[in-house]
Amino acid sequence: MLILDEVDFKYGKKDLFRNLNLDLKPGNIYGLLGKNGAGKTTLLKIMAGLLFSSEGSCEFSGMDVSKRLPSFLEDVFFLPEEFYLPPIKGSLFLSLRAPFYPNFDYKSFSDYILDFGIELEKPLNTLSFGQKKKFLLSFGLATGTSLVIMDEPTNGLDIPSKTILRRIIAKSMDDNRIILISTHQVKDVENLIDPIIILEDGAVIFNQSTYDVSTNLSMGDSKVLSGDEIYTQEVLGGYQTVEKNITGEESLVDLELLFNSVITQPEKLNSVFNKGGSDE
Ligand SMILES: Nc1ncnc2c1ncn2[C@@H]1O[C@H](COP(=O)(O)OP(=O)(O)OP(=O)(O)O)[C@@H](O)[C@H]1O
Repeated sequence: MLILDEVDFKYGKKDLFRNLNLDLKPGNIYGLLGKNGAGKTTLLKIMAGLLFSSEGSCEFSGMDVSKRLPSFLEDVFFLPEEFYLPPIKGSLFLSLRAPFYPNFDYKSFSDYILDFGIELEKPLNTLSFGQKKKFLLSFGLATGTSLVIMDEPTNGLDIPSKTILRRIIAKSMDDNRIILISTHQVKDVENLIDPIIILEDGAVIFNQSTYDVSTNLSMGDSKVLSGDEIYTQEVLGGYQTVEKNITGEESLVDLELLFNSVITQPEKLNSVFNKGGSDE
């Protein structure tokens, strides 16, 4: 369990987060969405124990992450958007770094590396950006940590690699693990992330499971508007619409449309949810 309780965070004198609350439970692949500058990377770094809140707390399995205890560090993997890999072979990196993670799964690592077609005997600095990323994604998912945090994991990956990544993320998931993915590439993770968290101006404005989204909202295309829409956007030949789902049956979720509607109409959208909507 990862719990952020009344977290305040400032860059200099400028407030980014004020009284931010969030509760992430094992067994879920959370998707963190938000516009540029919403605070996603900062939030991920607070969770990983790399940035520190001025007030409030962030605890993982009862440990204060800001203390950076060995018991926390061996149970978390953070993949930043920009990273550095040393000029050593992948095999050497593995033998030096994997021992820091007691639950490292060498068999899964080999499988992931094979799936991605990465050579372990090449110096890591001679790999392309996408190849480096695939190496680090394989490593991170094989660490066996209970918390995996990934900032824009699909950035720089070609189309087949994105498909492989989705598969290995799902494969690496278990009931004790929390995976948190921050992304702008919503199509890349559409059928993977659940719940969906949306951050705007340093606040969580939406936090719902895919099931709740699909049973409370109905999204689709329409040639004409009925007036019952919560949100509409014009497309060629008509509109894409978001309405209250009055059937209660599961409907298809279009993440891009959901995101646009939450950003434009946060209160109206959250009011549709029985549980009251966001954590804020
Ligand atoms: N080191 C820093 N010093 C001062 N302000 C910063 C610093 N890093 C980020 N910020 C500011 O904090 C806000 C949130 O930044 P952050 O990188 O967390 O957003 P983000 O949601 O990850 O954005 P993006 O989608 O563009 O990556 C932005 O307004 C940014 O300008």
